[in-house]
Amino acid sequence: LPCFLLPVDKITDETQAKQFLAEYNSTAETVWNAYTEASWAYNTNINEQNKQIMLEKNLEMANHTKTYGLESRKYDTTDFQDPSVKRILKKLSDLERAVLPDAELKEYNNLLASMETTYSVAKVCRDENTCLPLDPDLNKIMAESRDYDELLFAWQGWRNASGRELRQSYERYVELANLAARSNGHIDNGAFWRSLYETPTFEKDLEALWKNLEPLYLNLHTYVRRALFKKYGAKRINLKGPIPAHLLGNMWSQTWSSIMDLVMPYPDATQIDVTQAMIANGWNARRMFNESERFFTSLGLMAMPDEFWQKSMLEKPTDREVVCHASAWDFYNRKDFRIKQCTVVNMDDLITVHHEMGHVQYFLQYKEQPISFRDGANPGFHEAIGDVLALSVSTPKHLHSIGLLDKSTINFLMSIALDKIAFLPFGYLMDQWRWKVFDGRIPSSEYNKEWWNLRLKYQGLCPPVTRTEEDFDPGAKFHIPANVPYIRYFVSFVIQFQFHKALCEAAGHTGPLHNCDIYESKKAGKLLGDVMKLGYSKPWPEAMAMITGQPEMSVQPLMEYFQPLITWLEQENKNNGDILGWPEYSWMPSTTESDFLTLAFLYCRYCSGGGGQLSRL
Ligand SMILES: CC(=O)N[C@@H](CC(=O)O)C(=O)NC[C@H](CC1(C(=O)N[C@@H](Cc2ccc(O)cc2)C(=O)O)CCCC1)C(=O)O
Ligand SMILES: [Zn+2]
Repeated sequence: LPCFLLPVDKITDETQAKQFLAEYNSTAETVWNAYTEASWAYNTNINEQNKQIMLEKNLEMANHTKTYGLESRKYDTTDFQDPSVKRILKKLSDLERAVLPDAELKEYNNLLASMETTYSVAKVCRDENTCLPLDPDLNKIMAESRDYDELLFAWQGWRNASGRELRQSYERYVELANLAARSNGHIDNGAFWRSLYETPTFEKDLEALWKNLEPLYLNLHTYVRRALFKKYGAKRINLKGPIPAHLLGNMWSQTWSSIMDLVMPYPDATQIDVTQAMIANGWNARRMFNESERFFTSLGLMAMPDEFWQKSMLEKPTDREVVCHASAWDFYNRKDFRIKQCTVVNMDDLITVHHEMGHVQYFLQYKEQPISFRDGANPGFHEAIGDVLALSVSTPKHLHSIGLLDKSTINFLMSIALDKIAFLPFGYLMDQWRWKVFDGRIPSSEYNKEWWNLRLKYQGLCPPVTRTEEDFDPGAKFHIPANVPYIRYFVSFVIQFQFHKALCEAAGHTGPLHNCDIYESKKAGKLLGDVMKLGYSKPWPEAMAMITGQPEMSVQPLMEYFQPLITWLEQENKNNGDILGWPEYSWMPSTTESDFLTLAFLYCRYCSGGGGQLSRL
């Protein structure tokens, strides 16, 4: 470069840079801890005062980020030796929301807090004195009710109470999120979110993974549609069409294990439901967390510090509003780690306990890293840890060993597939919708139309009642108003099987992958622990290669795990003469009033034709 083009005011002294980063690290621990405490106080006791304190601490944190972020941009790291110094300075130079002018930052933080509050306190009223929150009431209806109209009441009521109320705020949030991203040099906020994976071919890689997984999902979709056809009949289920979205046992149709009773391949196989066994054995929330901790320590991983047991919120309080959506918290002082979960004693929540404990284990393993590296190798890694252990916990063998259930192999694989396979299209479409919103391909006038186009394309679902742009159905899913990216879960659901297979090999497991339980394997534990210790200090393909021996995401271990079920599903769908997919894609279930019209029409046809069957009719 001609010298006049060289950045004149750049600092090239690496020692000075290291001192700067040491100061950043210690001040960040204090400032982030203060914010996290305030955010915890608000999430575990929603009120105006706690909200204001949280917003104030967020501004202080933003000022800290901006001050040190702008300073970090003064360094020219070209000739630096230490790769970590370069990596941290690069990460600091993205100010994220702190780049916004004061007024916009205040507006942005207020928008986020009010959207999360609206979502967390939303209720659906049966009558003026019975109003049901999502957690646990509406979730319980969606999981347990088999009454078409009651499910519709909860499904539509929740979308009216949450999504509809959030549409306007969301539009403004999109503008501000994009403004911040563009001020940091990204094309839009979706590009910023994807940049965390440091993979130029990320979107193409994801599409390739989905193409490999789609046939497996189609087989499961076809089989479940047939089972729902048996239960709800031809008026409500079209064997060549999409499935109405409120019949899958979950408010967002994202995991289907709650309708296992409707789809179980061999109902007579000797098995008792895990939930019943937990209740019969007197399990409570504390026991669930203790069992999970025991699994981690059996691998030679770390136990929960005392502070975890003293400060966590493991059950829903009865005297105040809280954000019930489960979460794991790092307080950035290397001592204080907590989980907030409105735990219910059932199998779903036992899996969630392991998921959240996986986050805390990661926090513990990388707590000695510089604060900038206290993150997953990529966000998908953070999501995968807990689920990897849950794959072992869910095996009949392990559940036996803790005094719980037993199931035949196909039944067992079906119960896992109803969560893991059913989830894949949902995990993939969530950020496809948001990336298109952020890059402008989906204008606000088409938010809901495009949401349902993606729900049809990937999940083969249709809304049970007509949707309009008065609705804002994406806003009825926590992560949208809560500004939490989602592709991390799609990544996690693929890589957790890669990790599972690698840990099973390290544990010396032989036989089918789905029978593997890594319990008490110190070798498996060490493999996982060494990767967690890295935190975000190395690009994730290096971490992937440390565990699996190769740097890529791959669906092969997932396919291997489910192979017996894939074979069974293909045969079952063929026996039923069912087609894969939903060619009658514009079909929707008839609603009650149109039922009435159909009956009236039939009635008239008989009466005009004098068909004589009138009396019988
Ligand atoms: C301070 C903070 O926010 N911390 C982060 C963690 C971190 O980033 O350090 C955190 O705790 N995030 C909360 C979030 C909660 C859950 C979630 O939202 N899950 C997805 C998708 C899914 C579904 C099934 C499944 O088996 C696994 C995942 C959903 O429910 O749609 C709800 C129960 C499970 C996980 C989480 O733990 O990921
Ligand atoms: Zn998680």
